Amino acid sequence: MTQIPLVVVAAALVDAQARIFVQQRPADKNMGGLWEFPGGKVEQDETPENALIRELQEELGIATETACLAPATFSTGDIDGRPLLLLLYVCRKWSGTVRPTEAADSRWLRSHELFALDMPPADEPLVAMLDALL
Ligand SMILES: Nc1nc2c([nH]c(=O)n2[C@@H]2O[C@H](COP(=O)(O)OP(=O)(O)OP(=O)(O)O)[C@@H](O)[C@H]2O)c(=O)[nH]1
Repeated sequence: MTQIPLVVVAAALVDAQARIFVQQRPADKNMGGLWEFPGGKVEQDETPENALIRELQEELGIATETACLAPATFSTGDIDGRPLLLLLYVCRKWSGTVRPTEAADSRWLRSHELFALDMPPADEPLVAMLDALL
C-alpha cells in the first residue's frame, strides 16, 4: 500500500561568519545522539514554513518569518518504514538569540565541517548540497 510521506522541515541557520547551526538529538529520542538541523514534523493544517517557524521558536527561542526562509534542497528517506520527505530551508535572518531547549549538544560549524558529523541518512545529501551552495 502506498503511504503518504511524513513531511519534515529543517533549517540551516547561517550566521554572519557563514557558520551553520546543528544540534544533537537527545539520547532518548528516535535517532538519538545523531546531529541534525533544527526543525520537525509538519502538523495537519500547517504550511511547511509555518511549521518551521513554530519549531524554531520552540526548539531555539528565535523568531523568523516566511520571507526569511529560502527553500534550499530536499531529500527522501524513511522513518520506521514510513516514507520521509525532508525539506531544507536556508535562514539568515531571525530575531533573538539561539538557545537550544531540547538538544543534547549544539555547534556552529562551517559547511565542510558538517561532513564529519554523525547525521541521519536523509541529511547526507542535504549537507553535500549546502556545502556546494554556501
Ligand atoms: N529536525 C530534524 N529532523 C530530522 C532531520 N533529519 C531526519 O532524518 N530527521 C527526522 O525527522 C523526524 C523529525 O521528527 P522530530 O521528532 O524532530 O519532530 P517533532 O519535533 O515534530 O517531534 P515530536 O513528535 O517529538 O513532537 C525525526 O524522525 C528525525 O530523526 C533533521 O535534519 N532535522
